[in-house]
Amino acid sequence: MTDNLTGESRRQGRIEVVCGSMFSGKTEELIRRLRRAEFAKQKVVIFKPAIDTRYSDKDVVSHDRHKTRCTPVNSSEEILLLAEDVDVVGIDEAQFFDNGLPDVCNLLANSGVRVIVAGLDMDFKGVPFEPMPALCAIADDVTKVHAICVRCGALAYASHRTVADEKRVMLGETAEYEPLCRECYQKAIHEPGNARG
Ligand SMILES: Nc1ncnc2c1ncn2[C@@H]1O[C@H](COP(=O)(O)OP(=O)(O)O)[C@@H](O)[C@H]1O
Ligand SMILES: Cc1cn([C@H]2C[C@H](O)[C@@H](COP(=O)(O)O)O2)c(=O)[nH]c1=O
Ligand SMILES: [Zn+2]
Repeated sequence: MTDNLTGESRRQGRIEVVCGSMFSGKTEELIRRLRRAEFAKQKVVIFKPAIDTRYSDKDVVSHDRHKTRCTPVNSSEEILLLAEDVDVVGIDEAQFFDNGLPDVCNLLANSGVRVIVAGLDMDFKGVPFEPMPALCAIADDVTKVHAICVRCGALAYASHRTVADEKRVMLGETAEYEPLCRECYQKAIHEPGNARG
């Protein structure tokens, strides 16, 4: 993984986006970058949308249970109010935020804060998951991470929903979603019995 070449200690306003499918390591990468900032004695705060209660109410938790304390918020505006006098802001599950999040990230970065945002680039239908496309567009740096396709071992690019539910927002993990490569995803959504086949 490429690291910030200016080092962690210089205060530098910027937006970094970590995106990809489910199980691709977005949360692990977010936690890794935030820990490094903490080693550099920077003041770090981490937010996630309050609706993300999958593993914990108060922690950001990766699929293999690495975790770090965070502040759950109900809107992007709350981040602005709570992120005073900090050097680094981390935001997980950004796809669940409102469309005000890109403006909030820009305001923070323009005032000298390093903002690191992790989120799903696409929903289970393969449609860009707002506000991630706008965040990618305004970011200084975008890292796309990949899970392993559980059917063939190639790099996964999509999160296939394995249960019949058409709601865009549906919390879940391996019982409800599987990371698939493009070829396996196309096969999966055209399988007889698949909700979108
Ligand atoms: N198919 C898979 N490909 C890669 N990692 C997987 C897979 N299934 C489970 N994992 C686990 O998920 C971890 C990544 O979890 P996490 O950082 O929470 O991902 P994300 O936030 O992108 O969903 C990996 O380190 C690995 O332990
Ligand atoms: C594809 C997709 C996912 N979700 C949910 C499922 C999980 O709770 C999160 C993603 O978490 P991860 O850290 O990236 O594994 O999002 C959803 O609500 N809708 C979808 O289309
Ligand atoms: Zn595959």
